[in-house]
Amino acid sequence: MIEVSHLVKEFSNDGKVFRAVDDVSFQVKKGEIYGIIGLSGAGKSTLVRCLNRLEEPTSGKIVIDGVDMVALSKKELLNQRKDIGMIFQHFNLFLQKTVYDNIAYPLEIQKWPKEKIQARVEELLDFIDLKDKRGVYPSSLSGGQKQRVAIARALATSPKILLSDEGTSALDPINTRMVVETLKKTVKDLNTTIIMITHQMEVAKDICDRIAVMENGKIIEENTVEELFRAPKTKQTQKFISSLRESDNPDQNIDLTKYKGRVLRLSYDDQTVDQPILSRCIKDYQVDVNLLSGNMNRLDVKDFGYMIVEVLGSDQQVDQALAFMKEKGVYVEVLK
Ligand SMILES: Nc1ncnc2c1ncn2[C@@H]1O[C@H](COP(=O)(O)OP(=O)(O)OP(=O)(O)O)[C@@H](O)[C@H]1O
Repeated sequence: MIEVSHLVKEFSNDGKVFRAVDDVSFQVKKGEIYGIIGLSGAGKSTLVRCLNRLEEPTSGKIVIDGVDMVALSKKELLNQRKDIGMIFQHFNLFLQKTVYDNIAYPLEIQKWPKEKIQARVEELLDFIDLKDKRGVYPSSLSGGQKQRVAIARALATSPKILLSDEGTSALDPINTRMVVETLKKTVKDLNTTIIMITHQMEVAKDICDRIAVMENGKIIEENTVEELFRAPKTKQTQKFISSLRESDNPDQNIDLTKYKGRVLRLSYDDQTVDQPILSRCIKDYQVDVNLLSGNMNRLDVKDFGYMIVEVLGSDQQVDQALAFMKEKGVYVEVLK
């Protein structure tokens, strides 16, 4: 339902042209949660802001439910924008308006009658579970509560798409969880499509169906969340994901010089997770295996995880064990 093809966004500064989004194409299905990750400056925000034309694309196509967004006049765009809600890292609530008035605002702009606005705001307060906060000002809310109000405001006009630019990044883990649950409910109950930028690996793993990795304005890799984390294809993604892993799992900073054997990082998915692959290696190739670190992730539909192991034996035995693991579908990285 969202089709982006050959999207380019250039900025001109002092006569120099800078390409922030460079020939990007992707598609997102209805009800899907599509994540965008990448280093700072990769072009993620610019790409997302082009989708609702907060940034005017330089060239390329954005088609949402058959509507060519780039071809819309300013007036048509205003009408179309009610189909695309957006939330931001720092919430962007009106601080002088109450929770109620913040949520009512987009409906007032759309000139809804007062009674209809009231009914809709009450419905949304119920949806974000903040009915008792209707009369308070944002300053007395927690970060998570502020973001849930921002979500309610973004959902007021029943958009088909919700864009989130680091919507959980400024929150502590408990508030992050509550906002993630609200986003999940948005997809489940309202069948909204979500495109979200995040640098939080736990959030991406928990909520996204597919993820695109951006670098220098391009999507360099795109995959389902479990495949991307299990077996990243490009060097840049491997590096990026392992930097995220390290910040999430400090126990992974293993001192490789301490180990005599070959140190491997084994990533497995729900096809390989239940197989006795390591014990077969020990039995068939007479290697010893030390478990150094590990982590298991459980998604709604799939399990995947990794183990860091030291494998001891002759070069030939270790090579054979390694080949066997690969043959069985385990993704093997040799760390040492
Ligand atoms: N209005 C602008 N004028 C000139 N350059 C811009 C403008 N907006 C963004 N850029 C540049 O475009 C590049 C991509 O910026 P963008 O904010 O999209 O990256 P990002 O991946 O979202 O980064 P971050 O994670 O830090 O927000 C950056 O080099 C940025 O400096």
